[in-house]
This record gives sequence, structure tokens and C-alpha cells, in this order.
Amino acid sequence: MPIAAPPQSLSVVLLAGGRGQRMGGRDKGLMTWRGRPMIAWLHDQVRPLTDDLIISCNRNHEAYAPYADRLISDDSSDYPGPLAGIRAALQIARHPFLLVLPCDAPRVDRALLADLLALAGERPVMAQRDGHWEPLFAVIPVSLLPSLEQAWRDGQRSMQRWLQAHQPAALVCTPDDSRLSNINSAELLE
Ligand SMILES: Nc1nc2c(ncn2[C@@H]2O[C@H](COP(=O)(O)OP(=O)(O)OP(=O)(O)O)[C@@H](O)[C@H]2O)c(=O)[nH]1
Repeated sequence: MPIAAPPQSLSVVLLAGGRGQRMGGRDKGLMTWRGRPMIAWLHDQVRPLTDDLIISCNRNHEAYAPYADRLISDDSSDYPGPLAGIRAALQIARHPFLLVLPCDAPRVDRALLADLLALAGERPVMAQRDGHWEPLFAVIPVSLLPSLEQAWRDGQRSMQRWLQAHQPAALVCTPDDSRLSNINSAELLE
């Protein structure tokens, strides 16, 4: 069941809730890359796809607000990891599918998003590069929320392990596909 008509069927969460230790503790989504905050690059790519654009952030809410329809924070102050942000987004998503992207991948483009969305259906979709899953480039059916809640209660905190339990469809990307590259340390900023 491919997604027929975004934005009627797609919510999006941009994950910006991490510690950013490799970035010196700075808030990665707000760091400037090629003259603009990284979150702005992602916003431009996903804005046409949804009327439900969620940013998961744990600080600097005012700075993120222009790039989202809604902001959410983790319900814990100890940085439980990206799965916490995805869980919170699934809880409030207004549409049947949730596109997940990290805030530090400003090279994401519409072609990559179209390829991910083309695979959306009952199973989750994850990008794969060089044989490795890329769990933060994913499309998740919101119907999987009860499964995530159960896994969360059981102590699951790994996005990849949780998604793999649902026989994800793989979007196979080439090893040199830079659109999936994270700008997660200061020397990668341009
Ligand atoms: N909501 C939420 N998102 C997170 C959390 N930890 C990481 N993320 C997001 O998940 C993505 C991948 O995060 P990482 O690069 O592995 O972790 P990070 O904390 O951002 O950075 P490092 O401290 O340098 O590892 C980024 O988009 C983060 O913003 C968290 O505890 N909560």
C-alpha cells in the first residue's frame, strides 16, 4: 500500500534531541552548514510533503519553532536516545505514516525522500548503505505504536533493533551516497 497522497497521509519528525557531544555539546540542528542552520535545509525538503511537521528537540525551542508545526521534547532529562523522540512523535502523529530524519543530514534531497516513501506500506522502511542499516532515515507506519510501547516497557532503546523486528523494507543506497552522511562534528561544518 504505497502512500497515495502526501501531505494527507504523512507526518514527519526531525530528530534534534541529542547531546551533540561530537559537536562540542552544541545543538546540531542549529549549527550553520553552507550558510544556514542544518534544520533549515531539512525543513525545505520535507515542508512540501506534510502538514504535520514535528521537531523533537530538548532545548532551544524558540529557535526551532519557525521550522515546525509542532515541537516535542522527551519526557526524560537523561537523553534516552532517538527512539524516545520517535515514540513521542508516533504518539501525536496526525497521519498514518511517520517519516523520520536526523537533524544533522542537511544533504537529504527530495529524490531520496521519494524513494523512501515509495516503499512505505505495512512494514517500516529503512535506508541501507554499504550493507548497514541507517535507522534514522525511515518511514514507520503509525499502526506500530502499540508494538513500540510494549518494546519500550520491555527496555528496548535501540531504534535499529526495534525496526529490524518488523522485517523492514530496505532502500538500498550506494556506499558513497552522501545524502545520508551526518554532519556530527565541527570539522564537517562547511
Ligand atoms: N529526541 C531525541 N533525539 C535524540 C536523542 N539522542 C540523539 N537524538 C537524535 O538522533 C540523531 C542521532 O543522534 P547521535 O548523533 O547518535 O547522537 P547525538 O547526541 O545527537 O550526538 P553525539 O552526542 O555526538 O553522539 C540526531 O538527530 C539526534 O538529535 C535523544 O535522547 N532524544
